[in-house]
Amino acid sequence: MGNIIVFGASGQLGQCLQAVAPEKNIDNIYFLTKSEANILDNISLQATFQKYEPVYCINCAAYTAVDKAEDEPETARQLNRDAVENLSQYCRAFNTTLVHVSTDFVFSGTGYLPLTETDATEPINIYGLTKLEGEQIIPQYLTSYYILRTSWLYSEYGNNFVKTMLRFGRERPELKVIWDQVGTPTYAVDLARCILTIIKQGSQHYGIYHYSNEGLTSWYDFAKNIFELSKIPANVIPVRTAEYITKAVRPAYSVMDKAKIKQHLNIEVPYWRDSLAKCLEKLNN
Ligand SMILES: NC(=O)C1=CN([C@@H]2O[C@H](COP(=O)(O)OP(=O)(O)OC[C@H]3O[C@@H](n4cnc5c(N)ncnc54)[C@H](OP(=O)(O)O)[C@@H]3O)[C@@H](O)[C@H]2O)C=CC1
Ligand SMILES: Cc1cn([C@H]2C[C@H](O)[C@@H](COP(=O)(O)OP(=O)(O)O[C@H]3O[C@@H](C)C(=O)[C@@H](O)[C@H]3O)O2)c(=O)[nH]c1=O
Repeated sequence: MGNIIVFGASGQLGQCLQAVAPEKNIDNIYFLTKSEANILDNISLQATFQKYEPVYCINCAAYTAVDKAEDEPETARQLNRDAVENLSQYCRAFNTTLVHVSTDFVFSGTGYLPLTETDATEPINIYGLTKLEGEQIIPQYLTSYYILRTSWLYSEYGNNFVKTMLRFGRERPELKVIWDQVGTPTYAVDLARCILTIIKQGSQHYGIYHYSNEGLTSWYDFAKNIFELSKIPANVIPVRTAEYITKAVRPAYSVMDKAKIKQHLNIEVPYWRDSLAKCLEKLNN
């Protein structure tokens, strides 16, 4: 297989890919941090594509600060939409398949049934809107692309809800966590394995796919499980969304249906609590 390049390599998913690449026996994969390859900078992108002539490009770079995006929509848009357009142009010029990562936040969250890839999108915050714009630009340049929508990513790397809860649970006498937002956590290591499996099998079933862990939960139940599995006696109080004020609105229901990725790409999906236990074992050791 030819070269694979990864943008945003120092982020959470980028580090997970780096951790799982050896187990998939992939060695021609190149991990590029922002200082090595800036996806906002055409000169940097051109030099990168010329150097590696990649067969696959995995984009882990994104603007992911959901609340902050409300205050700086143009900065979020530059990374989540404009840079994705740049990348798509280079992928087309170099005949590279793009693997791009998107989010459950492209949906409004007003439904109550698992969301499929063809369900109508309707973002309710700036982050979700700019990620949707990024999704929509890709097919204008490419036919060979995978857009993987995922949700509630966590891992032993970077910043995420699991690490925040472990910190709060040790520092605070009690913590309030929203129970009326439902979704599915995703262990970013599982997503990294999924991405490399898709690439290794060389399938050409391109398009949009949903990938999260299996099952569903609320943020409150997620927090309770984090503490139970970690044996931390935290006092977690369930609160409604209206009682926990955040700058950005978040979807109330964003459970995604994984039937398509299981059927078309033969991806196995671990249950969320099993994966959480694996991650916590690493974090708590
Ligand atoms: N985190 C989550 O809960 C979820 C994430 N997603 C999506 O998954 C993907 C990966 O997310 P995650 O790993 O958590 O994100 P992170 O925020 O951990 O990582 C994003 C990375 O992008 C890098 N980056 C920023 N600007 C540039 C640039 N101009 N050029 C190159 N790299 C840049 C950052 O580098 P630096 O740190 O140096 O600025 C950082 O390493 C994203 O597309 C995200 O939208 C989807 C659902 C849930
Ligand atoms: C820290 C904390 C959060 N919450 C709530 C707020 C929010 O509704 C939910 C998660 O909060 P966080 O800020 O950790 O996570 P958030 O940034 O909302 O997570 C999202 O990130 C983007 C990038 C995505 O793409 C989404 O899939 C999703 O993972 O939990 C509490 O109720 N209590 C708390 O103490």
